Amino acid sequence: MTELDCSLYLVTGRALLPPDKDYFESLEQSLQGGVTVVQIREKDVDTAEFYDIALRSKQLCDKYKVPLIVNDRVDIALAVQASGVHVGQTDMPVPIAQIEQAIQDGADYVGIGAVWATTTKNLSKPIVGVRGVGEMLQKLDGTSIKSVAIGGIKSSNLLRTLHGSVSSTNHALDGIAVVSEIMASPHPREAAAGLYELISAFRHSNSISNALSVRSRYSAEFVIDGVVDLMNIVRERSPLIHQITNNVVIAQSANATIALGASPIMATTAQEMEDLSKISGSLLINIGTLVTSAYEGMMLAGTFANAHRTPIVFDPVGVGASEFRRSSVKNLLNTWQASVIKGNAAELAALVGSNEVESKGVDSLGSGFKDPVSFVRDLARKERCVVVLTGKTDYVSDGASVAVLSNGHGLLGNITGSGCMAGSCIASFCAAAVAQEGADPKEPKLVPGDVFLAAIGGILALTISAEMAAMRDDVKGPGTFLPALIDELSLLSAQCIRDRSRLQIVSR
Ligand SMILES: Nc1ncnc2c1ncn2[C@@H]1O[C@H](COP(=O)(O)OP(=O)(O)OP(=O)(O)O)[C@@H](O)[C@H]1O
Ligand SMILES: Cc1ncsc1CCO
Repeated sequence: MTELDCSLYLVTGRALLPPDKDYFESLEQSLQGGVTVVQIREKDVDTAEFYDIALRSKQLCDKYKVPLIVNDRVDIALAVQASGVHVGQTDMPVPIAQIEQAIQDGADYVGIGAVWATTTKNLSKPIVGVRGVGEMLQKLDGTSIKSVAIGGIKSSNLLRTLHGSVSSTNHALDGIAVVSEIMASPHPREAAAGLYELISAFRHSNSISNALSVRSRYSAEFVIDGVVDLMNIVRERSPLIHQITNNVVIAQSANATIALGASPIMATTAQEMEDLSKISGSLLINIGTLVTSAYEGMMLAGTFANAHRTPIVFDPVGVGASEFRRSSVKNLLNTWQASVIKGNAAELAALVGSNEVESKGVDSLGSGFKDPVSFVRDLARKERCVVVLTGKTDYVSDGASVAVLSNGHGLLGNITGSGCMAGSCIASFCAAAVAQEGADPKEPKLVPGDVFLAAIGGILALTISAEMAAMRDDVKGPGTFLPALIDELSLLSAQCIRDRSRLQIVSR
C-alpha cells in the first residue's frame, strides 16, 4: 500500500444515516469534505449486497483518490481491489499486546481504541482513554506504522483527544476515525471539513512544537514581567473562578480568590455544571474531601471545561491515602485534560505510582524527590499539562522548562489548606492568561494563554504574600497568619513581586 493519509478516517455504517439520506450521497459528500480514508463496515448483510456496496464505494473513493478499506472481509476487499482490509475488532479496547502483534505482522496502520464509550447523560466514560492511547503510541516509536484513534470521537472531544493522545516521546496520532459525527449528519461535507481542519492544524502545530509549551525558552525577567501582567488582568477583569474544592478550606480559598482580585463560585452539583461552564474563566478541581456526588460534578465540569477550552487546575489532594481517591483520580484524568496538575511531593509520587516519597493523609513526609526538576518535567510530558510540585521549594514545568521558586514561609506549612489556596491562585492566573490571549477557534490549542506563566504567577502571589504576612507585627503564629495572608494577597503590588521573586529557570 502507498503512503496512507490517515488524518480523517471514516468508518461507514448505513444504520446511522439520518432518515432519507442516501448512503452513497453521504459518502460522496464526506469525501468532498476531506475524508482521507474510508473503511466500509456493514453488519447483517449478505455477501452479494456487501460486494455491491463495496464496489460502488470503491468507485466513489477512486474519484476522490481516497483509499478504501474493507472491514474484516478479505474476499470482498480482493474482489473490489480495495486498498486494504481491516482486521480485528474496531470498537473493543485494544490491549497493548495487540499493538506489538500488529508491529510484528507488518501492519500499515493500527486503530487504537475505543477511546471513548458511547455518551450517556453528556458524559463520555473512556475505555482506553487518551492516556492509554499515548502509552500505545510509544510502542510505535521507530516504526513507520500509522496510528488512528477510534471510538466515540466527535468535534466536542476532538481537541482533547488529539492533545492527550501524545506519548512522553512526543509521538502523536496520525489521525482519528469517526463514525457517527459524519455518517449520522445530514451535512456530512461540512461535518468532515470541520473535523479535517482541526486535525490538520493540530498535526501542524504538534510537529513544530510539542503543543504543550508556549515558548521553548523563558528568562527570569520575562517570567516576572508576564506574571505582573497577569496579576493586573486578574484585578482588572475579575474573572469568575469555578471551584469544586474540599469542605475544610472552602471559605479560605474563596477569600484568597477575592483578595487576589478574582471572583469565586464554589459549586459542586452535577446539574449546574453545564451552566457554570459557560461563564467561568477557569475551573479548579480539588479532591480533598471527595464524595460521590461531587465526583460526578467533577467529571461533568471537566468535560464541559475541555469543550469550552477553559483551563482546569487539578489538585489530587491525598491521592495516595485511599483506593477510592486513587481510582477516582485515574477516572477523572482519563475523562478530561487538566491544564495544571498541582500537588505536594507525596501526592505527585502517588499519582505516578512511585513510593519515593511517603505520605501521611494529605501531607507529604520526608525531604521529597531526589531529582525534582526531572520529576516535574517528565510528569508534565506524560500528563500533557503544566505540573506544579509544592514544598519548601516549588517546581513548575511545562514539559520543557522548569521554574524553581524559592519564595514562601514556614508558616504556610503550619496552616491547613495552603496548597489548596495555591490552587485557587493558579486558577485565577490561568483565567487571566485566557483573557489575555483570547480564544482563537482556529488555533488547535486545548486552552489559550500561557499556562506555565499562570502557574508560576499563582505560586509567587501566594508565597510572596505569605512572606509579607509573616513579617507583620500582628502575626503571632498560624492563627493570626491566615487572615494576614488574605490581607497581603489583596495588597500585593507589582513592585513587591519584582523585588521579592526568587526564581530560576532551568531549560534543557
Ligand atoms: N517550609 C516552607 N517554606 C516556605 N514555603 C512553604 C513551606 N511549606 C509550604 N510552603 C509553601 O506553601 C504552599 C503550599 O505547599 P504545600 O506543599 O505545603 O501544600 P500542601 O501540602 O498541598 O498543603 P495543604 O494540603 O495544607 O493544602 C507552596 O507554595 C509552598 O511553597
Ligand atoms: C486536612 C484536609 N483533609 C482533607 S482536605 C484537607 C485540607 C488540606 O489539604
